[in-house]
Amino acid sequence: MTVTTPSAPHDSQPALKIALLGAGTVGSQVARILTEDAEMLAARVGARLELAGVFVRNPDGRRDYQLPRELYTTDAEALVDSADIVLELMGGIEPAKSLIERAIGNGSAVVTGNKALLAQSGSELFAAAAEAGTQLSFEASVAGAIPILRPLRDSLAGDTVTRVMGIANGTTNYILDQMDTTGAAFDDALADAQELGYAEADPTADIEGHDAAAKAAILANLAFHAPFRIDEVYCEGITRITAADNEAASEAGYVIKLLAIAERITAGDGTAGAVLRVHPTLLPREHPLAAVRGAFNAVFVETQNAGELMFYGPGAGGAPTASAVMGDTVSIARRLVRGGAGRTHTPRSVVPALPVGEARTSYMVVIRVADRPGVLAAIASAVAEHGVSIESMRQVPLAEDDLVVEESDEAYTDEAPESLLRIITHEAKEQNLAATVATIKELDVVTEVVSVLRVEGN
Ligand SMILES: NC(=O)C1=CN([C@@H]2O[C@H](COP(=O)(O)OP(=O)(O)OC[C@H]3O[C@@H](n4cnc5c(N)ncnc54)[C@H](O)[C@@H]3O)[C@@H](O)[C@H]2O)C=CC1
Ligand SMILES: N[C@@H](CC=O)C(=O)O
Ligand code: NA
Repeated sequence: MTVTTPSAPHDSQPALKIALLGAGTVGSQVARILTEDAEMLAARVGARLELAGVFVRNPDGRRDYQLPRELYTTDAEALVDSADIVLELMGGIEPAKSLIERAIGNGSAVVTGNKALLAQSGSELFAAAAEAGTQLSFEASVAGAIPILRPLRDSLAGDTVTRVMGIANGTTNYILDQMDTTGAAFDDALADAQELGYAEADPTADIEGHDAAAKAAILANLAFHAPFRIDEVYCEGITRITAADNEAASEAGYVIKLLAIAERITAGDGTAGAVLRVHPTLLPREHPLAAVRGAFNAVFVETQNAGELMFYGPGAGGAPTASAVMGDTVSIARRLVRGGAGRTHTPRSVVPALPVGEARTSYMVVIRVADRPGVLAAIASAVAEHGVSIESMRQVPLAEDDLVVEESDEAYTDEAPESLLRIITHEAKEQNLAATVATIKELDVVTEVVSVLRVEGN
């Protein structure tokens, strides 16, 4: 590290050189803060944070926050080599990974918001940073502005975290909230989320749950002090959620949220480990997570001694995420100025990732059935066969729109009436529920299993 003495005569403080890789939604806001809050930052750090350059594809492009033209460069390697602290805000795996490795190899500190990269190659990068005696900080990578990784790593270091459950993706929470409260169409709500800067460059990562899965792996990594990768996270996105699901949830007193859950469990064979899962989940309307609106995030943490903690705040967007990036940057810069060893996350435990079939939760199963005597008994026995027990079962008539229309265009007649059966189960093992659904599908009184949604917080 070089704390350089400034060449400009009016600058009396030493300076740390900052390389910014990427000037999109988040990078532009980081550039703004570094420029507009330069004095405040210098006072807090004890050195100026000098923007050495910004790596972009097109130096002449327009950006949310415009810097002098000479600061933009297409030579990422030279920029990285010139910096004390590298802020990687491009996203994606390459060239982000190689540039981070290069920075670490140079002994520079790195701040990133790149959860996709960390959930794939975090162990490798943390090990490289530890080896080089430098820091790799990533608070922005999970739940945007919310300080959640530092509390897990530091504040709760003397406790045992048993479960982390949260809304960790702003885009999907925004979409689900819009669908639930305004009846917005999925595509319109997604377009708004993109416009507002919440979505990933390819929003498939958001709506298919991959972004939340990456965050679940990172959260588990810090909570359980053990390495987890994205491919160990069971993942279902929100693309199959329909207006009918929202209606059924609402009628039953629930709201649908995409949750990321990491929990310690003991499997049927006695193996202690963790299950990591991301899926749309029904939450009772009065549950605190049900009240998390728009692109806000919230993370519940359950520990042996502290009990239950909840972290809440803006989970996406340029300025909120830039706040987390700047928090990491100032913290690193202070250390560079004042000395002392930098700490990089080094997971030391071994906590095996267990299959999702071992997870236990409740379920809401909506089934379309023939409306005739014996149906309820047939369903109840199929459920009991797999050791699942029913908390409530409600039969609702099919809405007009749902009536089957024959080719002759005549509405479904009274001779073969159907209804919807909405079952809420008690907590059951995921694999038993899957077997139950398979059996139910085979019953001749069942026309269709319309939806199966997990329920938390009952
Ligand atoms: N937008 C948000 O709310 C949040 C984003 N993040 C993460 O922060 C990072 C940046 O996100 P955004 O600013 O939203 O993305 P963005 O897509 O708005 O900005 C990324 C910028 O990097 C540039 N870039 C990407 N690859 C490049 C390459 N090979 N060469 C040159 N330039 C390249 C793009 O042209 C773009 O200007 C991502 O890792 C994202 O997952 C994390 C938390 C919240
Ligand atoms: N696309 C992400 C951005 C923040 O991590 C989200 O929607 O949460
Ligand atoms: Na955060």
